[in-house]
Amino acid sequence: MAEKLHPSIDKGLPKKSARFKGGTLVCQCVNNPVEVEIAGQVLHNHACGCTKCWKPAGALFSVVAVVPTDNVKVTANKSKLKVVDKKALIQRHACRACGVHMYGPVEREHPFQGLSFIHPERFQESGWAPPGFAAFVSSIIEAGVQPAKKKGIRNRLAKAGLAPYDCLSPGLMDYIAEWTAKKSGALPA
Ligand SMILES: N[C@@H](CCC(=O)N[C@@H](CSCO)C(=O)NCC(=O)O)C(=O)O
Ligand SMILES: [Zn+2]
Ligand SMILES: [Zn+2]
Repeated sequence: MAEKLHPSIDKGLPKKSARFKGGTLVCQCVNNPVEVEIAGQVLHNHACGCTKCWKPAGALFSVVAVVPTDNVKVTANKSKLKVVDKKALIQRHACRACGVHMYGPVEREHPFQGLSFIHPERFQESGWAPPGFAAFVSSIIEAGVQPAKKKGIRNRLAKAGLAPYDCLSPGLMDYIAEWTAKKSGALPA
């Protein structure tokens, strides 16, 4: 049987709605779920094969997007959250009980500083922008996928409309490089 990429990919990408103005992310706990309010539409949504992003059970990829951290507000059961890895760039706040990553701000100096990574599938509402590309595809091998399967998985991603990359998309990689060049002085600020 074919591997599960992610429910939001396997059943066809969800549709963006111009009416979507944000919503509430809810973890998987049946009792006392963590709730996080997000204002506005998500940006740069993508599938991610890295070992650090939260994935639903059985999925090879996460679906993860960014929003300005100023637009993130924990509104219920904040005490259940803990930071998965305090040394990581993305400070992923996970529910201790169910494990879902609810938001991951980038706080240190970095091109993504001020943004938070979130998993839009946890929105109670529909209308969030679907993923637009697949990042860190080779990283699924780090999680135990046979390297020989990667070609087929890359083809399935491409067929689903998600160009597969082994880092972020070219646009985001260019953005990071330009920020770095301006910081070092290689390009004028
Ligand atoms: N091969 C590693 C890659 C991990 C990685 O660098 N992940 C990226 C993308 S996460 C969402 O796009 C990243 O920026 N990580 C920063 C962080 O995790 O703090 C692996 O698979 O573990
Ligand atoms: Zn939970
Ligand atoms: Zn990731």
